[in-house]
Amino acid sequence: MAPILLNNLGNEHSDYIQQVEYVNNPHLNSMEEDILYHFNLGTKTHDLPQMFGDVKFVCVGGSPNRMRSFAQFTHEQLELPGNMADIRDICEGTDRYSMYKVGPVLSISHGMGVPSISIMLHELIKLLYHARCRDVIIFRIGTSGGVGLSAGTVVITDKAVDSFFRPQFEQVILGKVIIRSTELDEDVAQELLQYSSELPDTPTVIGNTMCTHDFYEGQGRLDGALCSFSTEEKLEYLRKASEAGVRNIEMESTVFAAMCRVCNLKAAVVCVTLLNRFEGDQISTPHDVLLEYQLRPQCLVAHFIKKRLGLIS
Ligand SMILES: O=P(O)(O)O[C@H]1O[C@H](CO)[C@@H](O)[C@H]1O
Ligand SMILES: O=c1cc[nH]c(=O)[nH]1
Repeated sequence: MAPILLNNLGNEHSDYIQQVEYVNNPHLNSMEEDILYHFNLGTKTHDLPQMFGDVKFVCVGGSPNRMRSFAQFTHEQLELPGNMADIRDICEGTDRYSMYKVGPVLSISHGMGVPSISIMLHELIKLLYHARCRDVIIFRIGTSGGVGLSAGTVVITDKAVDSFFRPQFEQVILGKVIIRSTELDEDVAQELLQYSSELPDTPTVIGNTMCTHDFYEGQGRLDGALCSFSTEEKLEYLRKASEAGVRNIEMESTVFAAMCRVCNLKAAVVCVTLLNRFEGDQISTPHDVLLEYQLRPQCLVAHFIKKRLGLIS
């Protein structure tokens, strides 16, 4: 007997529920409409399959300006027709996130920290589901503090780990702690590493990325408004992190990895280091140099996309 497929979201091709399993929520099937509130999009107000059905790559990063320039850069790299100036922020009706679509690539900002990226990912993953996207790969292209690495090094995340160096993400649901694995797609990570050797000025390593809930005390910085530990205690913590394979520190990777994994999305995290945390806490590198560093993960991911699309050999 053919499987019974429920679909009350007004989509004529009901078979997509069977084929795409990006969402993991039985309640969605009984909703008449799904409003993606923070994107200012919805299943009744927008034709999501028409707008997003061809998306194959999603790139996310903290800052709206970075994600706009990544969209611009991708537009050039893929030699797409039209003028980037005409490409509008799809989320312009809200100032929570920015979203740009260039060909099969979606570029979205996620703000800072776990709660901000987590809200964005819920709505993004539902968007991909409603749009019936298939075979999507998602990348976080970000910045980080290096652990024993000099500034400008690109770190491809092997495992995203928490502040205790555990490869897991804890989500509190209905007053209970639910633990989710933070493993990322190994093949995508290895492919990225291989392509990095084809790019100039892109020193790249694979290693663990520690995700914290704060930039200052949470990352062992001595320069916040609060600090209750000594320089020696800070360095001891960084040494322990290094021994656990941590090569960089940022603030979104564990929830990104965990949610993508549960929702069957192939995911990678590619962050450049802005400083070596063994040498200091303040980010004192000149602005133009920081901008060049931020381009490195973007170039690597754009190179990956071009390879996957067969635009370069
Ligand atoms: O540069 P992005 O990707 O925004 O991310 C990093 O920078 C922010 C802190 O400055 C945190 O969100 C951290 O994860
Ligand atoms: O040290 C750093 C630099 C960028 N982002 C972080 O989260 N930490």
